[in-house]
Amino acid sequence: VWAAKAWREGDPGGTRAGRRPRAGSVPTGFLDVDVTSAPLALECLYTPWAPGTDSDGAPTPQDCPRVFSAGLDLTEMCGRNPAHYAEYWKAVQELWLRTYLSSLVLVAAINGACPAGGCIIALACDCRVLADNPKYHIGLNETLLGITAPFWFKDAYVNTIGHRASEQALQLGYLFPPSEALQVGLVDQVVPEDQVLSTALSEMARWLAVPDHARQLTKNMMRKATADRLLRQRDADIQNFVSFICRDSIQKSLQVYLEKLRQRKG
Ligand SMILES: CC/C=C\CC/C=C/CC(=O)SCCNC(=O)CCNC(=O)[C@H](O)C(C)(C)COP(=O)(O)OP(=O)(O)OC[C@H]1O[C@@H](n2cnc3c(N)ncnc32)[C@H](O)[C@@H]1OP(=O)(O)O
Repeated sequence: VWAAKAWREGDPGGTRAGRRPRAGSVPTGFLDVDVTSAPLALECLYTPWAPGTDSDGAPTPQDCPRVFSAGLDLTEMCGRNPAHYAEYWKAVQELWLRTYLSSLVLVAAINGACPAGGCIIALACDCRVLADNPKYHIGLNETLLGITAPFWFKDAYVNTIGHRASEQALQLGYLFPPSEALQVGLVDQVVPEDQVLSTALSEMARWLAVPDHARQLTKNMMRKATADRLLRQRDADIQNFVSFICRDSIQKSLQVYLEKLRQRKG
């Protein structure tokens, strides 16, 4: 994810929020933010972690990982206490709201798997470019973990791919391979892996060519109602998350899922 202002201005003072992403952090990609250290200054972030960068701080293609984001960190949702869950969820809300409502142009260069929380951050961007690799699935797979996507994940999905496609994909926890993601409108472009960054930059240039104030007002007009829906019910949404995630049956489901992931690795 590329925060445009700093990139466009070549701002060397832009904050590099700096740890290398791991599979369960949120989000990964080029905007790596520790959600537990909210408040976030999204407008000050750009290309934060790429170990190999060109002179503008732009990541070089060979640095692309196989995972754009593995979604929310499941270890933050397992075996902790209610206060921890509440703080974590508030930070997740904050991250999404700031990304979704950012006045910057945000282009997601999706160079790896992009499930659940990863997808939601990509959906908060203005445009998505996905690498054409059959392993790079994208979507909201929460039901496969035995959990449900919160209403604002669902809203973002519906806004992007429509009601029927969302209804089906959400219930099935379906992860779209690139060609299907393009067909349903979940991503805007699918390109060969080595062209993801250059395509994302071209897209960025296209969006930046529009007068800022007009683009920003229009973006706000399109997104405000969806964001307001969460803003009006933030506390209730946190309480709902905490009581849901604290259930023994949900904790059990998440632990089983995590264990499967670990075994698959072995
Ligand atoms: C009312 C609302 C209630 C609840 C809403 C809660 C919303 C949650 C939204 C979410 O985002 S849930 C998370 C969904 N994410 C996933 O299902 C992704 C799971 N991971 C994978 O499918 C794969 O790891 C991958 C395709 C992303 C990458 O595959 P690969 O490169 O082969 O890596 P590994 O599978 O070997 O994983 C390495 C390592 O990372 C651990 N891990 C993977 N994903 C997560 C995660 N989301 N959280 C925490 N940890 C994760 C995995 O277990 C491995 O751990 P080791 O300790 O064995 O290294």
